[in-house]
Amino acid sequence: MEKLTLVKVGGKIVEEPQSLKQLLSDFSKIKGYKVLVHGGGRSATALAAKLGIESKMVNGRRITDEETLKVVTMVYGGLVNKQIVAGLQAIGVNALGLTGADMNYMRSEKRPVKDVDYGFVGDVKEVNADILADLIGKGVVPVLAPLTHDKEGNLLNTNADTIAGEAAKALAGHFEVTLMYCFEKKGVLTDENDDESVISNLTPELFEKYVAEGVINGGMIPKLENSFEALNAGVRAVVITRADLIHTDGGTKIEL
Ligand SMILES: Nc1ncnc2c1ncn2[C@@H]1O[C@H](COP(=O)(O)OP(=O)(O)O)[C@@H](O)[C@H]1O
Ligand SMILES: CC(=O)N[C@@H](CCC(=O)OP(=O)(O)O)C(=O)O
Repeated sequence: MEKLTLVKVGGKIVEEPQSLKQLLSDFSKIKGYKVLVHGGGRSATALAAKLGIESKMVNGRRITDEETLKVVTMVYGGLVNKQIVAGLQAIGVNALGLTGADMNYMRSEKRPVKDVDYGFVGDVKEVNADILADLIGKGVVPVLAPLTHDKEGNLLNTNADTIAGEAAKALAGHFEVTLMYCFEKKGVLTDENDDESVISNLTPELFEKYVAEGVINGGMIPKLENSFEALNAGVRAVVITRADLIHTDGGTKIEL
């Protein structure tokens, strides 16, 4: 099987033009097949605020009402995705921006209301890996936005870490996949404020321990749950690292 690297970029990196430009340049230098997944939660929160729409997050997920869905569609499917595609084209990468609706590559269902009503948030149900693999085989580099659809005409907001995990799992049937979660910290840390406290190897047992101690919390929990799930589903390697370190062996290596 051929190698494929799937990079997810989120957090502050997407919001800051200089760090995004650097990431795109580093990404372009990855050898072999590649896919980029982007977030943009902070940009969506900023635009929503300008429009007088308050952002509410529960368990790292955005409560997405009708107006918020319009904002995230504009920001993720429009501004952020197209800026990244244009940035990659400028450095010779044949990028193609996609939401889950494009070529119906990722279908989801609106999350059922239990304790929390997340609104227009999608749980992924089906990934069309053949469509992605076909594009990738033709030399196209998919740039995946955190939007899916229900195939009944509705777009749904889906966390970018989940898009990355689901796409990686689906592509594991076609490629030897490495999943890299990039953000602004050096990896999973034992002290969130100390970039030198990187946990170099993280197993499910250590994860449970650190969650119980409060060392790992917030948005890092779903990121790691997605990581273990991806490894269990045949993804070859998962790394959580700082965006400027993707060509080093730094960061946190996730293990089973
Ligand atoms: N042990 C930890 N090490 C690093 N970050 C952690 C840790 N525990 C919680 N976090 C938080 O998780 C955040 C990353 O999750 P999230 O914001 O969902 O991802 P992203 O920045 O990729 O969108 C970090 O910015 C940090 O605040
Ligand atoms: C349902 C849900 O929470 N969707 C996320 C999608 C964007 C995202 O994940 O962006 P980052 O990777 O930059 O955090 C949101 O709207 O914030």
